[in-house]
Amino acid sequence: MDPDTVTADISIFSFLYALLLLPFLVILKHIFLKPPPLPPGPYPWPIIGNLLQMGKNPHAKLANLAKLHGPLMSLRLGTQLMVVASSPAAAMEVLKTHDRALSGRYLSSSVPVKNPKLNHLSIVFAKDCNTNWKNLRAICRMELFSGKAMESQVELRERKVTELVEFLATKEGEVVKVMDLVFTTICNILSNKFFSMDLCDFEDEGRVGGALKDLIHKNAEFGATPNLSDYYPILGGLDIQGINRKAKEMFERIPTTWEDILKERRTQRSNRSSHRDFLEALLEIGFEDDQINQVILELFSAGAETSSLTVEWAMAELIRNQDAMDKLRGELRQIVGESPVRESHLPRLPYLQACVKEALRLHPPAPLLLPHLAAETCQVMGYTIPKDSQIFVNIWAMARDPKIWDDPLSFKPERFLDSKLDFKGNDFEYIPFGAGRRICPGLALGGRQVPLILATFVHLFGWSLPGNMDSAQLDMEEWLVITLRKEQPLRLVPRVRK
Ligand code: HEM
Repeated sequence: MDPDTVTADISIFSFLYALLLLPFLVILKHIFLKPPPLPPGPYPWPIIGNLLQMGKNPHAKLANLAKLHGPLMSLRLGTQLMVVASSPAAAMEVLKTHDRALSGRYLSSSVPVKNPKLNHLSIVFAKDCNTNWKNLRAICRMELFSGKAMESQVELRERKVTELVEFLATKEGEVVKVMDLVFTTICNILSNKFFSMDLCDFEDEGRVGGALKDLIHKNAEFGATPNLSDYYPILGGLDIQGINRKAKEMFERIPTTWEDILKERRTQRSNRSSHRDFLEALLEIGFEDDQINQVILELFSAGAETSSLTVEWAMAELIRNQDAMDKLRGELRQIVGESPVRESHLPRLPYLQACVKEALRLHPPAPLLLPHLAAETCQVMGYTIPKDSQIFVNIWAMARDPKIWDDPLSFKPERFLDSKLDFKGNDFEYIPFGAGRRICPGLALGGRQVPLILATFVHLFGWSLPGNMDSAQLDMEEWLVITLRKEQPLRLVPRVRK
């Protein structure tokens, strides 16, 4: 037989053979190579999905659901898919292993993203980790949070805390709201770093500072309110709850509290003093007003509320746990003596540091971190997380998991004393500042101003609850952080300690 004919026969035969095999291969691929399923989760009802299962304390609701559905869980809220990580292993997958794919920022429709430039002006709301976001974080690190920058602000922080002490001394025996005082102090630490001046006053309701504080509180409130427009984009234009309109107003009004300073600085640029604050640094870089306003707005919003809440929770826990309060007082007496607390004392105050860590464990100001966004589809722990999913890490659930912590619901600073556990983003069972690319850039500042203020409160003042309350009424277990601030701010009576 002609060899050419034989070769042609074999080719035709192979072709037909492959054709016959093709359907089998497709079926096999379907069976063995189909993408893994979505993470398990509660049954989503038509149209509403799992909206009814969320409610007022989403972190607590999600913690309960995770007990049933596992550490990586998915829910459907209207049209939006939400994925929640609730164990250290799942948190590590999201924030470290798949950091690149899962470090986008999910933007609620209450964030005025209509400003097309926001993605390139923002740190918090940058949808992806773009070059501008990297540059902004680098500028903040260099000018505000590096070791050198932090050292250059020690005198400022201590001065602002001294002013707090002087104010408290005038309020002896009167009821004060702890959160407000700390909030003012922290706003002024920030405003002095930004503009070399105070923006707030301890009793400034109605003036610029009062307006700024009010706006920042409201801003946080909108951020924490579930927005129907997020779950049904079709409703976005209607803004049924009015959140989008009010949030937009906030975004526009907050920068008006410093617009005169900015104008004046621009006009006086040629004959300025040698003093260089953050605004000066931003002007030197050549930033436009909208960029300056956005960065400063975000730093005020992200920095003031979180730190004040932490001091407030720590004080509330210490009032409820007098043994811990006494131990802390003892440590302060021994190390600090009669003098005011200084930042240089902080490294020698392990029990104080443990109290702050324990308050952050039980009451993280961002119990679900800030919402992340899946920038691309990826596979995590054998499940598929589709692109554009909203991702939460439930650090509140992890902090209350008896598999991770002994007696997790009790305030026991001692658990941190002989432990290397830190909040710098490497120990995934304890990440109150987040971890990975989006880790809080203000960690160094938060980690210093919170213990400094707390130590000063405890060292120089005795505290009691107002006459009609006792510490049993400080039942904080189910309180949402926002609820504590809005409806039941911690009110205490200071007494100067002789
Ligand atoms: C006790 C104090 C604080 C706590 C517990 C805290 C916690 C957090 C958390 C959990 C996040 C979200 C991380 C994520 O998305 O995964 C965050 C982000 C952020 N924090 Fe803080 N924070 C504190 C203080 C501060 C301070 C003092 C500043 C600045 C003045 C600040 C500025 C920011 C900014 C700008 C972001 C957004 C980062 C980004 O999206 O890239 N925070 N913080």
